[in-house]
Amino acid sequence: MMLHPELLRAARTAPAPLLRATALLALVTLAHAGQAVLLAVTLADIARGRTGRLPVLLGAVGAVLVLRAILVWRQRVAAADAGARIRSNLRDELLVQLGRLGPAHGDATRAGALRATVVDGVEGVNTYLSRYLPQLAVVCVVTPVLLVGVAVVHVWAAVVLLAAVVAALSVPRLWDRALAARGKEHWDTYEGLAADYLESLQQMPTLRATGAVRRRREALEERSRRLHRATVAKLRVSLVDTALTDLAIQAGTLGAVLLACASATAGRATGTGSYLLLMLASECFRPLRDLSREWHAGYVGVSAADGIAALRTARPAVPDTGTLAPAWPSPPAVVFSGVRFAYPGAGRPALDGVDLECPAGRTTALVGPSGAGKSTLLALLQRHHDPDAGAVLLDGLDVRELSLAALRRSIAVVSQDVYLFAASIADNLRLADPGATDERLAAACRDAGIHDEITALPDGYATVLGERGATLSGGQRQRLALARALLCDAPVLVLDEATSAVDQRREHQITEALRRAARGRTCLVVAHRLAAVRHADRIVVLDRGRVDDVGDHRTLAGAGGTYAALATADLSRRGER
Ligand SMILES: Nc1ncnc2c1ncn2[C@@H]1O[C@H](COP(=O)(O)OP(=O)(O)OP(=O)(O)O)[C@@H](O)[C@H]1O
Repeated sequence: MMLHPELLRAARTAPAPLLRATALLALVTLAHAGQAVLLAVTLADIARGRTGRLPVLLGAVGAVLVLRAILVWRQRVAAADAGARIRSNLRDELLVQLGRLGPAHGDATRAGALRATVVDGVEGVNTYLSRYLPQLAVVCVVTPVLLVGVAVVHVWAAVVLLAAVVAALSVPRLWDRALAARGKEHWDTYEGLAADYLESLQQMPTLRATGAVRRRREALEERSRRLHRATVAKLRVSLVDTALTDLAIQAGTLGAVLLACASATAGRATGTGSYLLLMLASECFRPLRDLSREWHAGYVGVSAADGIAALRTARPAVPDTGTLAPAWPSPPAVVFSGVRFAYPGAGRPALDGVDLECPAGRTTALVGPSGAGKSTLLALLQRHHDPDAGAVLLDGLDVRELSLAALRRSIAVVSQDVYLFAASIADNLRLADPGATDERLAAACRDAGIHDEITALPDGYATVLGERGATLSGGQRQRLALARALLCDAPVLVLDEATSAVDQRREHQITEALRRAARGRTCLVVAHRLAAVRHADRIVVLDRGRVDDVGDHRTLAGAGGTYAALATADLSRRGER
């Protein structure tokens, strides 16, 4: 009977449906008790050979049966309704929080584990709250009423039953700590396995290419066995719990039966009294038996509660304390001023005093060897992290002064890994602007150089893509992502390695598309291949977290520094292809 604070908090998001489900459950329990009383009276009459009231009594039993069936049906509907509300409230809250936490949280948490928390964990919370919690309330409220009913018939029997109820509720609590530890172990193992499976399924091509499918399968089997062991370990403890509850119930019932028999033999009780005692003793324990059953179903919710609480209360990498939401009548200049930043736990700073201006309405290209800090610079502009020192400014405004929503509206991004959903091309594009007309979609796709290829498809813009856009080529995916970014209509456009997955002909197409897209925007482009950034107004060479040089292609190539070395490497790579 654990009342986890996180679960009670979730309960408070749908109090009315939960109360309705609880009230109906109490009525169902009382209907059981009413039926027991009627049956006791009927049996006593039959035993005494009095048949006069029998039709009325049997009619009443039938009526209670029908009434209870209706109540059970309404109760199930109410509980399902309460569960659905709690589920959707909690999932909404967690999804909003995931959006708030931003990509930095995603880097540190495995997608499969998150999925397990948000899907299976929330499902467990639903069962706990919509079934276990109402049952617990009924035990606390209705069982005492039934005990009072028993006390009217036989005080000592009520005392014995009370002792049994208290024992059934409290003795298993001695195992709570062990159960909590096992439950946590079970949930952690489950999350780990869920994450392993998701990664294995998503990365099947990599596993095949590296010949690691069998090894991976064996590792997953071992993980499954570990989950099985954790499940059995948890069950062993929670079955002790059930056994103790059952023992207390059996002992209580037996005690009450013995007392009823003793009273009957001693002639102290009426026949009706004895029957009532026998029937009600059993009814006193019905809510407890049901509670024990619901406990097993709802326990996943308790196990997952810590993970849900941790996710819900996790602090975003950057606080959303800015309030400005500028309208940007013209594209803003982007300035990095004395920016220093080290990833948490990293020894060396990724950016070590970067001063850099990306002029308004122009394209600035960032180049540099792998690990130079190019992507980190873009991440700071988007506030995935805040710099440890220095500031990132948009037209002189520190990005921290803007609300995160306003900042996101100001910057459109085509990132290294383009993500397309298993939906139509039009739906994928409209992620950026749900109200965009077909004409706007076509205009953005023309600018991104993909319109003609889309219209050449049999279903055109209605073509449904495979998962992650699997039915498109790498270059098509990138140009579609570019079109999507253009639909955001943000004054700042950020492109990270937009040409990495394409051949030279496509690269030329994309370069052209970028030139078109960059018009009227402040554009920051990171590219490995220098061909893609040759045309840039300014090329910034980064090396080991610092600005090494700034200029245009001609001056930098002539200067013989890092850029010239990169250009030579680029040329020889092209020669190899
Ligand atoms: N999430 C992270 N956690 C810790 N260190 C990181 C993280 N991301 C990047 N780094 C480190 O920060 C430094 C800069 O990385 P960054 O990704 O910005 O380089 P880059 O210039 O974009 O490289 P590439 O061209 O290979 O993408 C590298 O030393 C890298 O190892």
